[in-house]
Formats: sequence, structure tokens, C-alpha cells
Amino acid sequence: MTSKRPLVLIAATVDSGGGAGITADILSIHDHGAWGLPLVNAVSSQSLKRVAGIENISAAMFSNMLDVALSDWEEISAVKVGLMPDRKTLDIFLTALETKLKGVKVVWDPVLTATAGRLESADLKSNLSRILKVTTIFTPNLPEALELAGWDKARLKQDGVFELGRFFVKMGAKNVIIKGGHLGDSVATADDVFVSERLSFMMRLPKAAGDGAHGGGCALSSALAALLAKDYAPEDAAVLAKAYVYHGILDPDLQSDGGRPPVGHHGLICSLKYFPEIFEEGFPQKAEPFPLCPTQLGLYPVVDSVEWVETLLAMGVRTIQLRIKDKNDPQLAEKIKRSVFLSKTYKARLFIDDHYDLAIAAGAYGVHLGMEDLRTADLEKIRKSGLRLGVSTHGLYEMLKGLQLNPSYIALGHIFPTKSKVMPSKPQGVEKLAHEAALLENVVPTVAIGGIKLHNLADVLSTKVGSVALITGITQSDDPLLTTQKWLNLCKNGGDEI
Ligand SMILES: Cc1ncc(COP(=O)(O)OP(=O)(O)O)c(N)n1
Ligand SMILES: Cc1ncsc1CCOP(=O)(O)O
Ligand SMILES: [Mg+2]
Repeated sequence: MTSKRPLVLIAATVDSGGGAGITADILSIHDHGAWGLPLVNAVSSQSLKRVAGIENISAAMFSNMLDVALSDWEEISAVKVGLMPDRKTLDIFLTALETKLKGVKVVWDPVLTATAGRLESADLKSNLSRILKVTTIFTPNLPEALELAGWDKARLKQDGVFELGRFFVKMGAKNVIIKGGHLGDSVATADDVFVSERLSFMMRLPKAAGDGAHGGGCALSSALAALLAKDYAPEDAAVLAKAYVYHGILDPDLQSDGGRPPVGHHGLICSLKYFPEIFEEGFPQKAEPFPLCPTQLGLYPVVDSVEWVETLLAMGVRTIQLRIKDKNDPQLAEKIKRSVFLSKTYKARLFIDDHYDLAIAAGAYGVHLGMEDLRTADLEKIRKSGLRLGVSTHGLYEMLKGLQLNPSYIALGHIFPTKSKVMPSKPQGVEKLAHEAALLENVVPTVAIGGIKLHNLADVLSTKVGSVALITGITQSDDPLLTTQKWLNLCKNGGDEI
């Protein structure tokens, strides 16, 4: 069997109230463009007020469902594991993840303490090492994380929640999200902590009034699994799934009858207002707004020489970037000065990549900085000098971090494979570009970059992105002048406004 949507295998329990478990999983997975294949391991009778009973599916029937899923479907792209009440089905499923499903992305939500009441889970603690080795994103809530790690509150107070996350990473988990929404009314925010070997950050949203919603953990983990199936990086999936659950908590689908309403399911998040605030150690948290630039910068070539700057400005290019990667180039300051002079002569916008001190000294229109540069750059100096700031981002997580700095534009990349730069992330493709550009519409100007050529330009321009940046589409073409003319005709006009 084939599917237009990537397939997500779900091992979890049915909630007869429809708010949590496999029902929430299927809805959340569908909302994120994937298709859920439910392997039911138990059925439970629940309402919004209580858990009245639970009965396990036989190991034989569970194995049968698993075998059919593995043999009759083309490719499983991700797996979500929820409540595993029975030790036999837990073992069957773990064995499948270690063998036939080896290498498939797995989100494991270790449900021990469901907020609806205590449902019995199989012993996850003694299987923890096996579980973490096959898991891509592990999503305990704070009480579950403490119980599984064997930590008490005193240890948590001493070492902190990031260290608790690292406990699971050291045991083999690739990424961990510890959900902090269960901390009671004394805490005003729902803070989730993300930890992996290369990245740690906290996602903060206001705590919604009331007791929260039923099925929030299920919705989060299954949205994560669907997003991994759609090739989102774990950190990008994390911010989008958290926004999804927040939307669902603010706007539940059912009226509460005294119990906690189930989380609402409203499709892919299309508004920035649901996304969390990001706190990443060493990354600037906030900045005063930089001067904006026009929403449509027009064609935006990125070039490495003054000669290119002059040639392209003379052809009518309105926005250009000088990107010289050799910081020891003895002519660097001179090249920047000369390019600034040319940009003023042609009344065009010149951004300088990386070298912000020289850009300030030469009076450039703006600077372009990457995520790593932003950690150390003197943003206040750039802003006070009146320069615009463009920032590079490679997915939703960096987009949110960049946005918190109130830049002049946000570059979204890389869209297609590129040979101009070694990229640490995967190409985002047009679907993700379209989503990000729509989120940022009327918020901040956007620029698409990476592998954009005349043959894929129409797809890029079909999104709400404001401008198109490129290197080799012009510099490596057989007839750069003719090609530039074609690009200028196709890209929206860069306008007279500076
Ligand atoms: C418009 C635009 N977008 C992205 C980049 C990449 O900048 P950065 O991340 O700083 O990487 P380098 O260009 O320095 O390799 C850019 N320069 N321009
Ligand atoms: C500098 C940079 N940043 C993200 S992709 C990229 C390279 C763009 O070059 P090309 O247009 O040749 O793919
Ligand atoms: Mg740079």
C-alpha cells in the first residue's frame, strides 16, 4: 500500500473518551500532513473526569497488527510510542524497533503519570537503556523524568532540569524534551526544556488558565512524530509541536463538563502568536528593533568581489551583498569601502556579510550575520550605527531565535541543495519555505536563499517570500549578463525606496 502522506506507526492505547491516546495521535498526525497507523496495545474507558478501566490487547493480536503494518505498507517514516501498559507488547515493540524498524525516527512518550489519572504502565525504568537507544525524541513530563532517572526534588534543585535532560542523552537518547506544564498554578509559564548533544534550550509559553487540557502529551508527541516523518529537524519539530498544543489548549474542541477538556486539533499553526519564546544559553535573548528594509528587496545577488558589485549594480540590481569569506584578505577594508561607494552611486542597498565593524566604518546599508556570528556580534553597536541587520536561519527554531532580535530581514534557507556552502542542515524545500514565509508575512521582510535557479524560481515566487538571494544562479552561468537580465525580469522589482 502506498500513501501520499508519510506513514507514522503508533503504539498506544485507545481512550474511549476520544481526547487522549490513539485518537489524539491520529488527529495530530493528520494535522501535520502525515498518516497514522494505529497499533492498539490496550483499550481504556475514560471520560474527561476519570479513568474507569483498562484492558490489554493480546500479545498475539498486537504482533499481528505490527506484522501487517510492516509487510503491507511501503515505508514507515516515523514511530510514536505512547502508553505501553503490557510488558509483552512492550518487548515485542522494542524488538521490532531494534531490528525491522531500526533507524526509523521514534518519538517515545513515556506515559507513567497521565494527568487524567494513573494508568498502569509496563516497567519502563528497567528497559530505559533499550528505549533510549532507539529513540529520536524522548518526551517525559517532569514527574516522569524524575521517576525514570531516579532523581528526587532535592537533586533537581541542585542540578537543574537541563542536567536531568542530559541524564537521558548520556544514556543514549538523541533528543529529550522535558515538559514542564505540570508544575501547578504557582508557576505562570509552561516551560519545556529541549536537550540534545549539540543543543539545549528552553521553550516558554504562558500557562493557560485552568487545569490544562486532556491529551496534551499525546498531541505533542504524535505531532513531533509526524514532523520528523516530514523531515523537520528535531528542534524545528519541537517549537511547532509546542505551538500546536498551546493552540489546542487555548481553543479546545469540546465544552468542559467539569473535567479537563481535550486539547483541540486545528491544523498546522499559521500564526506566530502560538509559538514559544526561546531561551538558548549564549544566544542573545532580545534586541531593540533594527531599521526595517523594504518588504521586497528584488533580486538579491550575493557576490565575492567589487567587480561583481559594480557589474550588477550597473545592470539595475537594487540589493546586493558582498560576501568575502577570507577575513585576512589584506584588501578587505578597501573592497568594502569601494563597494559602499558604488552602492551609494547607484542608490542601491549593499549588505556586508560577517565583517560588521568594517561595514559600520564604511557606512554600508546593512550587515548580514549567521546564527553563530550573532552570539558574539555587538548588536547594539550595529543598531546604533543605523545599519540594517539581516540574519540567516535554517528552520523554524532559528527563525524564532532570529525574530527575537527584531532584525531588518530574515533569510530562510537553504531551500534547495547548494554547492556554494557546506550546510549543516537539510534543504528545506518549498513547502517549509511557504509555511515560514506565511508566518512572517507583515512581520518582517523575508529572503529565500540556497540552490535557487531559473528553473525553480517560479516555485519560490509562489510563496509569500519577499525576495530571492543567490550566488551561482548568476555567477556560474554561461552568460551572466543575459542571465541577470532574465532574473531581473522575473523577480519582483526591488523598488526605488531605500
Ligand atoms: C541573504 C543571505 N542569506 C544567508 C546567508 C548566509 O549567511 P551566514 O549564515 O552568515 O553564512 P556565510 O554566508 O557567512 O557563509 C547570506 N550570506 N546571505
Ligand atoms: C551563503 C548561503 N547561505 C545559505 S545557502 C547559501 C549559498 C547560496 O548559494 P547558491 O545560490 O549558489 O545556492
Ligand atoms: Mg556570514
